[in-house]
Amino acid sequence: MKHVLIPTKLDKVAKDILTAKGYAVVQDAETDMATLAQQHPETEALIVRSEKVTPAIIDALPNLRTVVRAGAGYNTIDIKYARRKNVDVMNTPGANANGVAEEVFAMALAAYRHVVPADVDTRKGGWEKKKFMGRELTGKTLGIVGLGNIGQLVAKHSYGFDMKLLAYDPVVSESKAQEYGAKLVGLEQLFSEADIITLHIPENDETRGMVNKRLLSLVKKGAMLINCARAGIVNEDDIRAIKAEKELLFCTDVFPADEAGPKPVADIADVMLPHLGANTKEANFTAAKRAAEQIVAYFESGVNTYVVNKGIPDDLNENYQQLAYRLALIARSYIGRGTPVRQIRCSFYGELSKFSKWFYSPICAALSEHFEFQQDPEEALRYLQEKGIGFELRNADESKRYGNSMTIDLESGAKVVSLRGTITENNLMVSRLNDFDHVYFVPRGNAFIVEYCDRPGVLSMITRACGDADINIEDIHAPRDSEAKHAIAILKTSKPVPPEMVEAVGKEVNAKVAFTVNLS
Ligand SMILES: NC(=O)C1=CN([C@@H]2O[C@H](COP(=O)(O)OP(=O)(O)OC[C@H]3O[C@@H](n4cnc5c(N)ncnc54)[C@H](O)[C@@H]3O)[C@@H](O)[C@H]2O)C=CC1
Ligand SMILES: O=C(O)CCC(=O)C(=O)O
Repeated sequence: MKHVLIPTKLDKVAKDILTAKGYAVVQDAETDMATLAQQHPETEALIVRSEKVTPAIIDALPNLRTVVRAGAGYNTIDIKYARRKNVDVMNTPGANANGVAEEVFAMALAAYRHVVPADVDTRKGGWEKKKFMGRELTGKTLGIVGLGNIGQLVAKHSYGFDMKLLAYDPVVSESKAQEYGAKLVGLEQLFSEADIITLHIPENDETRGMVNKRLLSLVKKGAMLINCARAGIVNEDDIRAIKAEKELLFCTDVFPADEAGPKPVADIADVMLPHLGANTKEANFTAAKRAAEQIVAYFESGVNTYVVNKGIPDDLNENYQQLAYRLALIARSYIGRGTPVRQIRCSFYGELSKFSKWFYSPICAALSEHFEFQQDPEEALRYLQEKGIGFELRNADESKRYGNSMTIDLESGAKVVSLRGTITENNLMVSRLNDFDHVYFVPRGNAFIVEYCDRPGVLSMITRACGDADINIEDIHAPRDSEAKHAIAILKTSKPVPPEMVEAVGKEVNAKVAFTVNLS
């Protein structure tokens, strides 16, 4: 039975769907998430809305396999940490988009027609027609930043108001924008020409602080900025600086934290709502339903379409990362764990060349157990720099026709080791080790590797030692190098060969190198 924790206000449809499928569901929106995590360490799936999913929460749930954000924005979830812990994070794209798109018009109309202050004043007995002179949406230019699920619906809903549409989205094509009646323009043009600018982009390293002094200096006098995306996208101090001069109207639904208390933005916001964009019965139902259905599909059919932290591009076969890890692990063991690696050189051939950076972390994980396989490529490069290990990505010489394969060389002072590998018939395959071409062994299980000066009888000494130690040999390859001086015995053994036996065999056969490596 799978255990699901829902520490948030979410339509009961999620719990109903999961319970009907036999899942054990705890839903509790009153207790804080840290306490719930302590109380339910059996949790395998977590469904959240805007709650923060921190490393501490992830660590408190050792069985966690997936976190589902019932919604679009997942900036409150530490997706990188989740990846490192093998936790898949999903969102439910589009499920609540209409709620936000309608809120945009609620805000624009409220700001143009002074709905909130006029209501307050009229209730107090006022009758301020001149003070509350409004403006109309019809004929105005609407600038949509981010033409995704929400942006597209904003475009569609604007048709009734007969507005001119501009859009900025680096991923969307001109023809796609035209389908929504929008003209694709640059960000600067959009800010200069739009009467109303509405933001529908995620908050990430690229977009944080994107709406700044420079862009705001371009807006027309009396323009309106609507932020129903995330607070961090807009530099609110820069709005404060130009608000009076530009007579800028500012509507916001998003704040640095979803919590009660004074709002520093209150002095510059014309309309301010407590993150209500997706807070409709319809959006809550749809997002809850989608979250539950995605969990069922994930556990029962392995569907990972909505995973946002896969860590690698969709079209890269993850087994190639395993290959990089195993090649580097064998190379590391060949050099000897006690000898520091000083230089890594690698080449990625064929289709793999465009994915080069995705092999950096598996290589680092093979060098150090303190580095995790799923860390970012940038973290891997930083790690190597900190450790003083040189890294060279060589241009792959495609004239060699190696297909989709990789070569990983490690250097440590005098010792250099080079391995090449590929995947054939879905098996990881080591094809070369130093000058030993065509070694063709599958890097899995316990390997015992001995390199020696080629002469009769050595192989039988090694296999006899294994038999004497009650170690079964499951597979054996013993190619000679290109000059036929050395041979290498690569044995796959039923259990690990103990270190004292490695040493004894090494001495007996006068080995150049003898080592074991666990490739399970
Ligand atoms: N206020 C609320 O209650 C809600 C807010 N949101 C926020 O709205 C955001 C957008 O939601 P959706 O439209 O559902 O997401 P989406 O993923 O469907 O669309 C986002 C669009 O932004 C574009 N984009 C990404 N970076 C960009 C950049 N630097 N400049 C211009 N365009 C860029 C993407 O290409 C994509 O087309 C979410 O990330 C979330 O933060 C979402 C739902 C509810
Ligand atoms: O769940 C909510 O109310 C917030 C929705 C939201 O911001 C999102 O889906 O990104």
